[in-house]
Amino acid sequence: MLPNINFTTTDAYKYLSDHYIDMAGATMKDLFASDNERFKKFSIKFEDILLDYSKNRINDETLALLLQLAKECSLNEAIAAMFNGEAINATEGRQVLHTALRNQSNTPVYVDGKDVMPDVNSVLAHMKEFSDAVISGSWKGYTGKAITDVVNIGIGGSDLGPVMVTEALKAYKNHLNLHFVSNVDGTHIAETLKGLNAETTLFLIASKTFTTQETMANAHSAREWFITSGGNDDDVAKHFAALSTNADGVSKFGIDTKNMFEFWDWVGGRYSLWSAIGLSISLGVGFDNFTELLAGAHAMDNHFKTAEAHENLPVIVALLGIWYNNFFGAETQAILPYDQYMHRFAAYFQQGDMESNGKYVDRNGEPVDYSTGPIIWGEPGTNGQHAFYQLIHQGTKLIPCDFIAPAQSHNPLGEHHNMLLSNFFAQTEALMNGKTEDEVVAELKAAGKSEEEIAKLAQFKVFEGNRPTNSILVKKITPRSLGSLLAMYEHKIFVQGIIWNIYSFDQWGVELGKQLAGKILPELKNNDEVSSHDSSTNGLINQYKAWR
Ligand SMILES: O=P(O)(O)OC[C@H]1O[C@@](O)(CO)[C@@H](O)[C@@H]1O
Repeated sequence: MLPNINFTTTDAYKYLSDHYIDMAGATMKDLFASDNERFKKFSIKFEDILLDYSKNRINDETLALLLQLAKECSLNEAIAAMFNGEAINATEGRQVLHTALRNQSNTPVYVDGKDVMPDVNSVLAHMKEFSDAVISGSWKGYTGKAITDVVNIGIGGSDLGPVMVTEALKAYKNHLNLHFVSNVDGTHIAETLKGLNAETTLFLIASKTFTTQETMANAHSAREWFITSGGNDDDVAKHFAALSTNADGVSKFGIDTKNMFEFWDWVGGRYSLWSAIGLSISLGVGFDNFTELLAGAHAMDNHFKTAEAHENLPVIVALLGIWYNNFFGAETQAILPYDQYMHRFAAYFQQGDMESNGKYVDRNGEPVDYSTGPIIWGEPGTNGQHAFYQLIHQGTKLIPCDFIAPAQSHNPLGEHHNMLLSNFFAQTEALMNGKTEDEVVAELKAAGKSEEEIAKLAQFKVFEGNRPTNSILVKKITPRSLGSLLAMYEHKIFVQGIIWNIYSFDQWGVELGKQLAGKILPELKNNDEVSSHDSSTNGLINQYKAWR
């Protein structure tokens, strides 16, 4: 079982609380000035990924205490429990084994006494066979034509991962046109189907449970479109595949279970891109590149399992997040990829992180009295610089930022990449050093400003600095390096959940909204006035009925 320790009762926590008072007054500028080895000391290289965490409000003592915190929270035992297939998703009585999906070492992984690797490999073989057939054109539609368009219908973990990875790996894309439909808003599927040809379109119905309202609604609409566009029931098998754990649900929908790519309850939805849910990735970039993605994650898994905590990327990134979240009161974490292909990277971890650690009850079922999961947000650089960096630089909130950039671009065009990377380097430097009043005044004088103008303007142009960032420099965003990066963040989430003593792998918080929507939907099917809710909900529903 998982350890059950309230981290605020540990010695490390007490020492960190005292240490915070020291560090709150320290500046990174001074810390750098007093230690020429700072970059070397506070950076870690893993394959073609460099994590530079030296621009953080830490010193040797901080790091030692954070590592002590992890130790006192029995992190290593928790890591072993996950990889050994213990049912650490306790409220659902399930194991957490997305790592088995990429376990290319093929060491046995036991669930209820059975090694699951043969099943994992069998699904991967099916994914390869299917991907090769569709990509090569040997898979034909009902009029004998090859598939040109693939529509993945899913939401949450059955959408965000495939979207993010296929976008991040667009440089590896083949001729297939990928489309993703997730929202139950009719616009999403209507806009997607415009211009598609039923003869050459393949639908992937991606749903772990095969009961999700949005996905089922979109799947039925897709099927209706297929039939009204010329297909018939006998042709569905050539144009619909299912990615699910629910064979009954798939069969009831009318998809041949021969076209079903299964995965299992020990794979959480937000951790499922490595499973059959990744079929759209395999179709879009080819199975070999999908295999490389798995390989990168597997390498990070082995690193996470074996590296000493002080050299362990997920552990370090997790502990730094705890430092700001629980000692500096930071409520959010920004993820800022300086790579346009990675424009959905932060969005992916909004579910990954916030659905895992957005919990207020600890593993004893008691409300916590400390902050847990951060709000994850972010946009690619340099666009964010023209949107929200004002607040990051000069706002009243402390926002720890992860800056990510590739040293090599897939599109080396003139000076573009040097310009992009100059901003990547400059932003973390600016956030750390800031700009003093003396520097501002000197600049304004050099610009010929009068004493009066300087007096009026200077304060607005001062930058406090001392704003923490991690810099993650990747040699190139490849399937392998992306896989490692994703796994690093997955394990960061795991580590933080262990320290916060919460269950990171259930998601009861998504149920109430669905329940209430299920009650309201029947009320919307007529024009009768409703009065069964509070006055706001009644008022809104009745106005909707009046206007629609
Ligand atoms: O894959 P499925 O079962 O359709 O679930 C989709 C998404 O819905 C949830 O909100 C759970 O209900 C996410 O956790 C999940 O990824």
